[in-house]
Amino acid sequence: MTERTGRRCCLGCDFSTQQVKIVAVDEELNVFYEDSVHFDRDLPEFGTQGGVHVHKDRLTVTSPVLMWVQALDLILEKMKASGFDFSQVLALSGAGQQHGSVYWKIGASLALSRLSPALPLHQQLQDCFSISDCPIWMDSSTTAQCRQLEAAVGGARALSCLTGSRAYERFTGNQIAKLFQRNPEAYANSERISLVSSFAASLFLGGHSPIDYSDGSGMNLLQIQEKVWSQACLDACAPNLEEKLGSPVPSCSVVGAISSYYVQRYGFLPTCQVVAFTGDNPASLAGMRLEEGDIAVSLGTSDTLFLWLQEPLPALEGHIFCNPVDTQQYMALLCFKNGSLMREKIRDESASGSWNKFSKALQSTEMGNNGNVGFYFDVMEITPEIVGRHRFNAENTEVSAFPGDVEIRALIEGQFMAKRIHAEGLGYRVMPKTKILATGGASHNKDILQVLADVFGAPVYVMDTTSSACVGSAYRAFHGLAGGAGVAFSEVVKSAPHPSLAATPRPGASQVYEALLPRYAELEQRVLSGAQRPLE
Ligand SMILES: Nc1ncnc2c1ncn2[C@@H]1O[C@H](COP(=O)(O)OP(=O)(O)O)[C@@H](O)[C@H]1O
Ligand SMILES: O=C(CO)[C@@H](O)[C@H](O)COP(=O)(O)O
Repeated sequence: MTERTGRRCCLGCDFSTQQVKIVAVDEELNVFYEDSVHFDRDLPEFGTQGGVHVHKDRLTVTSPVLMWVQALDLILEKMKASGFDFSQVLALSGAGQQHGSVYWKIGASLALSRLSPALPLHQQLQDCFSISDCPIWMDSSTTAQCRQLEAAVGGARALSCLTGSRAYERFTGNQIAKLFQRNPEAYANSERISLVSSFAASLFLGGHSPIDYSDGSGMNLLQIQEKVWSQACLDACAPNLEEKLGSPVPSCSVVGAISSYYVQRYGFLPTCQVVAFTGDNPASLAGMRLEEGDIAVSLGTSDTLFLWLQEPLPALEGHIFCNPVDTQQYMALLCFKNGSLMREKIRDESASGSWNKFSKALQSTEMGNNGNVGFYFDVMEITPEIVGRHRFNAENTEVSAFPGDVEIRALIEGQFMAKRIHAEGLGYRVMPKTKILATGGASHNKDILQVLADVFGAPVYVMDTTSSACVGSAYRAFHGLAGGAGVAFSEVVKSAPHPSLAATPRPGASQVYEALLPRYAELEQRVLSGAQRPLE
C-alpha cells in the first residue's frame, strides 16, 4: 500500500469462498491498495469453516448470504478508516465464486433502492432473502436434478453443446430446480435469483444487477453461442424462471451508476460506474491477461485450470464459458474441488501445520517420488468423480500409507498430473512457447510452483498479487469505462505490469513425467473403475 489519496482509480473486488478481497488500481494500472475480510476469522458469528457450512448429508454445502453482505460493510469501513479517498473511484467491478445462488425475497428491490446511509447494509437487508443459506459451488446434492435436466434436452452431450457443460451438481440451474422441488414457497417468494457475482453487483447498484454472459455460462441454462437463456433448460428446472433471472448481458457492460447509499456514506462520486460483475475464474483470466496458448492455474479454495478458446468445443468433461473480455470468444475451464483445503489437511497431518515444513518436504524428495503416486480426494472430486485417498507404490500396488515427505510430494505431483492429463483430454497441448500463469493463495508457495513447472515442462509466472480475480475486476472496470465491447481489452490493459517468472522446469523433469503421466492416468482409471488390487 502506498499513497491513498489523489489517485484516480478503479476498484475490483472478489467475493470468493473464504473471503472478500478488494484492490484499487490507478490509471497507470498499478495496484495501490489491497484489503480483505476473512469470513471464518473476521465474522466468526456465522460459524463457517472455510467460508461454508457442510450439512449433515455431506453433500449440501451453503454459505450465509448475510455474511457476504456484512463482509462488504466491513471491508468498506476498513478502507474508510484507512483514509481511502472514494471520490477518486471512476468505476468498479467485481467477481464472485461461481455457480452459487442468492434468492431475493419479493420487496428486496424496493429495500435496495431505499438504503439509509446512516446504517450498515446488513442491518437493512436482513429480511430481503427468501433463503438465508445459499447453495454454493461445493454442493453436490443435485444428482437427481442433473439427470432430469439432461433427459429433458436429449442427453448429456446435447446439454453440453447447448450450454457448454453436461449437467454438474454445482451448476445453478440444478440448484434452482432442487430449491423449487424442496421449497416451492421460497421459490415463489423470490422476486429475483442472482449469482454470487450479480448479487454483489446489486449491493453496489442499489437494485438488481443482470447476470453476465461469462458467469451465466456456469448455470447449465445459457446457450453459450446465442447468449440467451435456453427455454428448454429453464422449463426443465422451474416455472417462471426467466423473469426471476432477468436478461443476461455482455460481461463488459456498464450496468449503472453506484447507489446514492455509497455516495453519502463513503464519499463515492455519483458518476462512479458499476461494470457487470463476473465469476472469479473469468475475472482471473482478465487479471492475468491470458493470451491464446497460455494456460492459467488458479490455486485457491478450488484448483482450476483455464484457457482462452476461439471456438467452443463442448465435451463431457470440463466447461466452456463465454469469454469475459471478448464477447465473440470463449474460455475452457476444469475445476478440481480438492484444492487448498486438501493441501492444508496433508500439511497438518504430515508437516505439523507448517507451510515451511511442507516446502522442505518438497525440496527433499525426488521428482517422480520414486514411483509413489497418490490420489487425495477427501470430498467427492469433480474432475474426475472420485472420493477417498488412494496410494500406489512403484509396483502399482495400493498401499495404505506413505511416509510424511513422500505423502506431500505424492499429493502435489498428483494434483498437477491430474491437471495436465485432463487438460490434454480437452485437446490442450504443452507447446515450446507455453507459459503457465499461476494465481490463488497457494501460488505464494515457490516449491509448489516448482512441481507445477516440472510436471508441465513449462515456465510458471505469477503476478505481484495472488488475487488476479480482484485485479482482473479492476481492469474490467477500466474496460467497461472505455466503452466495453467496442474496445479491445488488450489495448486497455497494455501498460499493465507483466507477470514475473517464478519457476522453470528442472533438468530431467520431462523424462520423469513423460513416464509418470501415463502411469497416473492408468491408475486414475483403475481407481475410477474400483478395480484396485487388494491392499498390501
Ligand atoms: N504458503 C502457502 N502455501 C500453500 N498454500 C497456501 C499458502 N498460503 C496460503 N495458501 C492457501 O491459499 C488458500 C486461499 O487461497 P485464495 O486464493 O485466497 O482462496 P479463495 O479466493 O478461494 O478464498 C488457503 O486455503 C491456503 O491453503
Ligand atoms: O466451481 C468453481 C469453478 O467452476 C470454483 O472455482 C468456484 O468459482 C470457487 O472459486 P474459489 O473460491 O476457489 O476461487
